[in-house]
Amino acid sequence: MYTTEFLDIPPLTGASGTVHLPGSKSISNRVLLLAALSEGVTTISDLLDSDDTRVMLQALRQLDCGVEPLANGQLRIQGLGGQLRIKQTDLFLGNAGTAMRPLSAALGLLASTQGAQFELSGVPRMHERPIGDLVEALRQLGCPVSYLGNDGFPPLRLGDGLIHPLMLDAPIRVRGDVSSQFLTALLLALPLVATEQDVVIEVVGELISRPYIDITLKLLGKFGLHIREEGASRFVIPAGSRYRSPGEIAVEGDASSASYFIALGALAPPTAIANGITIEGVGLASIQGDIRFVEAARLMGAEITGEANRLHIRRGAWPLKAVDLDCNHIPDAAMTLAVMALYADGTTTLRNIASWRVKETDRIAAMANEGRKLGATIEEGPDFIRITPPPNPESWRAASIHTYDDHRVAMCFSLAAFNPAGLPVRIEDPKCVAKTFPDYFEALFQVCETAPQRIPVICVDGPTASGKGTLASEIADRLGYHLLDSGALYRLVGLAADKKGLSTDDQTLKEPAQARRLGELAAAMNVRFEGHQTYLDGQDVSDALRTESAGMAASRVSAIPQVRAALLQLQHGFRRLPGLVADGRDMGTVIFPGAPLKVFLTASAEQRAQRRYKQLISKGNAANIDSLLADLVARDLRDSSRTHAPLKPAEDALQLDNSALDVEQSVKQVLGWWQSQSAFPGN
Ligand SMILES: O=C(O)C1=C[C@@H](OP(=O)(O)O)[C@@H](O)[C@H](O)C1
Ligand SMILES: C=C(OP(=O)(O)O)C(=O)O
Repeated sequence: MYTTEFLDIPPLTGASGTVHLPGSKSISNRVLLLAALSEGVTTISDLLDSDDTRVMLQALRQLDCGVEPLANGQLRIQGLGGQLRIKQTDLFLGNAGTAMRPLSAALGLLASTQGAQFELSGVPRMHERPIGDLVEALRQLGCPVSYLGNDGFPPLRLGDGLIHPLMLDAPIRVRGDVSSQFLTALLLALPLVATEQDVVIEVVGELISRPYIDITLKLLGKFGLHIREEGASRFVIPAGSRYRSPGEIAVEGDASSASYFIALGALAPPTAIANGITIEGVGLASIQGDIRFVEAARLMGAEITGEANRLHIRRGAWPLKAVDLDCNHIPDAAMTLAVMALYADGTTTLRNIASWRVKETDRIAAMANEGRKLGATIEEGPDFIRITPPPNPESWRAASIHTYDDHRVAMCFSLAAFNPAGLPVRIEDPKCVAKTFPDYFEALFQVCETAPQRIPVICVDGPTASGKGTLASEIADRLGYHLLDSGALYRLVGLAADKKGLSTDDQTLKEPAQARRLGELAAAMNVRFEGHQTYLDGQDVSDALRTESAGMAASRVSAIPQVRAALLQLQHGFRRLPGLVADGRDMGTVIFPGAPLKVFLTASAEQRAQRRYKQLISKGNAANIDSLLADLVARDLRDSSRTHAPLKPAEDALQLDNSALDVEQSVKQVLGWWQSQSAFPGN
């Protein structure tokens, strides 16, 4: 997951490949609650691991349900069988509607019938998301529920520690025009008390987001509960209802998360490798209503084929076709249509989406504000949004997208990086995707491509002990970029040769076949740098690299032309989305001469000797400051006067003398330079 302050996505030119989707949020949280209410054990596969499911799991743990992660990635839940073990606790439910609403209903009923008391709260936005219609329904039943903040909104207190008989004779009336989750909550909870008699729920007025009710009913079915539907608005929970664990249950991939990749397939040109996007984990047999996003994407021009659990998407009509659609049945995925509309041949109108205003943020306002920043003309109404794309490539703007702590705003606008003007897009606070799809951007970059010269590189060079390794890794961290420690590469070849049993002694290296083998080995190395750690084939080899023998082997293999050529390729290969910080000699002069920012870091020899001294002493090594200084001065002279790859700043490098700066100050300076030359200087 990207935890950076912002993520700059370079302009993208193509996409192809396969995406494995994480589990459905709606299914995961329903299954967790049903498993917790059931008797016995439920083993769940492919559960979503995200903020929304974590708060639900934490709540179940606090209620003393058994929650046991298994070695194979499954999760085992030991249900409560409807009997509370904990009678008083406070639960924090983040911004998860699928936790807050169903838990309010289930714990409201249990607190009343078993004499308990619970307080449910969430993030500040959760305290602005309505829950009044559900509270009304619970009060009709006789459950004591009080608002601890504003009327109609969480936080809530459920129960008062005393037993209250429930009023189950009359139908329980609930409104469904603000959120379908209120009805879902009652459907999931009322079987707890439908023991002696049928319990009837009547929906008053319109029911929005109806397909989510179907998910609820289907999952209730898997737990042995068959609800009778009488017309469109009457639901009967039969007397004698009892949750029965299915034993094992698997969670489908998330159909709302699929929408970003369906859109990607519809709007991205194919790559040299393949045509189109394949999505694994969710398909045409999905029980999630958002699978109907497929129909909407087809209307806009996407070519989509599919199987039960898989989808294939290719660009069809181009530009995409503008549409006028009622989106009440796909409220979450419809946001993705708003971004597809930026690539359409006219004005798109998405209607009947009033619920957008009371979700993670006011989504109609958010999509309108951020879409306008990109150059689109957008009209918004109480329950619709109308999008006219920028009239020509020149009218697109490089925008820093504010994401309002809304995962879907962040995911949607990443697709603006395919703009015809070739502009980057900045996504602020990218970690907000943690609500439902923590690795969204990683998944996106895996299937997207762009011309290498469009992927930004920051080069950092400087004399020994100037702190360039620390600076480079900090900058990479702050920007979410890859890191290349080029100085370590020759040592890695030495180490890799050692592991494979390939000799690097001077005599053997004279044989052409051995030189070729080492070249091939260097080309195939699987290397990753992370902070001060280096990984070879996924194994941390940082300590092994610092040994004397790795250093010796490095100096021998560095003379082999095949190794040098392979490493050049390897270094270029580090230029991957979304960007690279390259540390070491030659980076700005030879390897990435076109890099947009080159930093040459210096510090006085005295300062560098001091730093090295402190470093050695802190590790318990003996050190002498005078000899360290003499060594440094001699090494500077050798490094800058050698003919091959001498130590010298690239002509267009910015020099930073960090003698009087701490790491944070140096990082700030470099990030300041980066920001001022970025496409988003005002942000
Ligand atoms: O029941 C569910 O799992 C959901 C229902 C929908 O909410 P509304 O019914 O409030 O539209 C949807 O937006 C939400 O992401 C998940
Ligand atoms: C509306 C959403 O979430 P919640 O389940 O919190 O309502 C969403 O995921 O888009």
